[in-house]
Amino acid sequence: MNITDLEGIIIVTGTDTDAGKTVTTAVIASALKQAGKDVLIIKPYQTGLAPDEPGDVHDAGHLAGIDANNLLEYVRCPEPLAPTTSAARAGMTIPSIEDVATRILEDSDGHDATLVEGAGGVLVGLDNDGSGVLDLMDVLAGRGHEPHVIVVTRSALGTLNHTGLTCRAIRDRGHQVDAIVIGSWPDRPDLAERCNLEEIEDAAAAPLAGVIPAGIGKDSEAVQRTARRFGEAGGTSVRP
Ligand SMILES: Nc1ncnc2c1ncn2[C@@H]1O[C@H](COP(=O)(O)OP(=O)(O)OP(=O)(O)O)[C@@H](O)[C@H]1O
Ligand SMILES: C[C@H](N)[C@H](N)CCCCCC(=O)O
Ligand SMILES: [Mg+2]
Repeated sequence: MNITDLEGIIIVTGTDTDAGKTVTTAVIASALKQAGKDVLIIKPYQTGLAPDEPGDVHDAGHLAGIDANNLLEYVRCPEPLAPTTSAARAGMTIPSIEDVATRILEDSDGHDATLVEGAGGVLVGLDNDGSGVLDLMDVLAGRGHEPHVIVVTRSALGTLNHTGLTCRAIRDRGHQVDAIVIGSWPDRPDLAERCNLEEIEDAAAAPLAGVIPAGIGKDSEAVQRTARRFGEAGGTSVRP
């Protein structure tokens, strides 16, 4: 799968929080932008930040060089927890998955590609009812906009199981995993990581679009260089 062919709504989910969804979102956004596409990035539910702090969508947008008008965050809950939990503890009413799907469809209109970053992994509760990103995929698909899905995985021992479980959960709900991305590939991979690189596509039953070098999460030039490699890969996997 060629990253630069992605169009429409692209959900960036992961095997866990901190897997590297934000940096992966930045790399894909930059690759699409370099291919001449107009990109919107949405983080519907952001937790753990004060109102004036930059969120994941701002970090990704800054790294990818996306205009601030093309970065949207719908709701922010204060404590760094799952959105459902964080909202409940703050006594906040937050938009339902159905409402978020409506906004995504409205906001994405006119853009070539809209990247939507989840929070944590696929079963994490996003709205007040505990519906999550799988429910969001269902609602979007039910309204005729089957999303593309990218799963961000870790490199370390344990990732084969987490990656397999996550991809199965997505497919069990009738959605396709377009590709997986290893969100942070270390300079000096250990034995398990070197083996995982060879086995992770089988575990996922989905293609590995590539690996993102560790440490580029604060370096926009490095993100844009990595994005160029993803664009030039033309559907082959970007290897270390
Ligand atoms: N390739 C990378 N280079 C540099 N830092 C990275 C990389 N991947 C992940 N990180 C770091 O790991 C942490 C988590 O990354 P990130 O915010 O992308 O995770 P996430 O999957 O988006 O998690 P969340 O569920 O909170 O959105 C951050 O501190 C980020 O700086
Ligand atoms: C606060 C954090 N950075 C994420 N945005 C939310 C992660 C929720 C994970 C919940 C869980 O799986 O236990
Ligand atoms: Mg993030």
